[in-house]
Amino acid sequence: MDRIRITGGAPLEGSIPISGAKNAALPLMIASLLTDETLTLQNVPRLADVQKLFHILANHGVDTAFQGKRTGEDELSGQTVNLTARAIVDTTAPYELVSTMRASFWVIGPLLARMGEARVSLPGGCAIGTRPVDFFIEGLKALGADIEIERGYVVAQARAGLIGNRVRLPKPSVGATHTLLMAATLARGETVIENAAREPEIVDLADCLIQMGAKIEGHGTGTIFIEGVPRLYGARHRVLPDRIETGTYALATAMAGGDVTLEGATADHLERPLELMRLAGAEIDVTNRGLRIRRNGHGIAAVDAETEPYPGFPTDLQAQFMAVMCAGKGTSHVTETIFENRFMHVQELVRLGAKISLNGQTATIEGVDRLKGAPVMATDLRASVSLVIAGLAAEGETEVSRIYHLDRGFERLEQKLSRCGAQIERVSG
Ligand SMILES: CC(=O)N[C@H]1[C@@H](OP(=O)(O)OP(=O)(O)OC[C@H]2O[C@@H](n3ccc(=O)[nH]c3=O)[C@H](O)[C@@H]2O)O[C@H](CO)[C@@H](O)[C@@H]1O
Ligand SMILES: C=C(OP(=O)(O)O)C(=O)O
Repeated sequence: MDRIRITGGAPLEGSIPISGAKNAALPLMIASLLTDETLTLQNVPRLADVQKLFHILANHGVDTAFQGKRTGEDELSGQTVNLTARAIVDTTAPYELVSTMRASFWVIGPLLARMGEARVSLPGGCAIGTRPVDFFIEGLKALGADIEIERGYVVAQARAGLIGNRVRLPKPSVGATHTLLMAATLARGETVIENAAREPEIVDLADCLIQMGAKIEGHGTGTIFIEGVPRLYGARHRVLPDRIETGTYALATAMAGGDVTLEGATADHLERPLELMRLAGAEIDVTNRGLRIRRNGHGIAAVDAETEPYPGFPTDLQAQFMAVMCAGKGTSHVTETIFENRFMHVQELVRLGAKISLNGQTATIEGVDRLKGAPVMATDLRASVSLVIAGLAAEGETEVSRIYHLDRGFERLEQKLSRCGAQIERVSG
């Protein structure tokens, strides 16, 4: 199995192109199920999760055609994909497929809206928490669907079509908001989603749906209004830059030191993380090429962080931030409020010499002068990259195993970091 080997100590100097956002590309691809016309998506990242979703969508009848080159020199820029669901050939999303990627559960919204039925496997838990789907089920029921759980499948029916309604989410769930938003575009009458997620990826999906003919207002706020329409059409949409990838490389630069421009990145969606990085001692400037991050000559200050729904500090940057705090001067606290088990990286960071103690949902980190390289194991996507960040500053060699987690969400990570001077390579066997 492939591993990532890093020899720590080299500062990062240069530029890194930021890819299209995984967590926007996935719901946008799923939105192709809502129309029999072609949805063209640009800037789609080359990631394992994207690849898996192409496969899952093909099972429902979505034809995928790539425009232009798929490999070669162009590999650091995103791909353009035409997705066409002329006919839905299967409304079942089987366990074998849904269990490999949680976001594939979201097909339940468009399938139900367009076909009046869907049979989608329950996704099950994952390394970061139990991740139930009760909000989806209650929300779709409010839109008129009959829902039963049968042998591990959510079996949903709305033969006469979905009917708009007022739905209040108990928490601003990203996945439930994406799913209900897609479902409501084809429902009869008005749907109001209250306590909706406000993440930029929701706004990106809503913008694309509007181009497809949907009537949506309020996206990006806690209340989204959707006036159902009889049908949606083809459209062309560019996936927004990945704010989590941006935050990750910004934190990598803060950790390793140096001067890196994140090309195509935007500061707009990273207000809170950038504020904390500045407090930690990174200099951050918005330039016409993207975001420039520098840390030269002075150490990392210890700073506290608590995860929150957008616009708060994202849980998807928690592990990376903690890795940086391992080298901070003094004590910091990192509190996770979104997922109950998102601290799997702690014991691996400790293997690199970090001093971290856990008390409930809060980690207390005593910064150390030097981390020391060691073999470590990736446990989930963002945990894996936190180990890479720690490895960049650790003395000697760090080897990260189980990097299939990393490949789910970071496009060409070794290339992007090594072109900035990091000593990092992928080794097989
Ligand atoms: C592919 C994608 O975009 N994944 C992101 C998405 O995941 P995802 O959409 O799965 O996360 P949610 O926003 O739904 O989860 C937020 C919280 O709500 C809970 N919940 C959610 C739905 C439900 O029916 N019942 C319930 O209790 C979850 O367990 C969690 O505690 O948002 C998370 C929170 O920003 C990110 O970490 C993930 O990277
Ligand atoms: C948790 C993540 O993804 P998923 O929701 O697909 O598990 C993530 O992107 O960090």
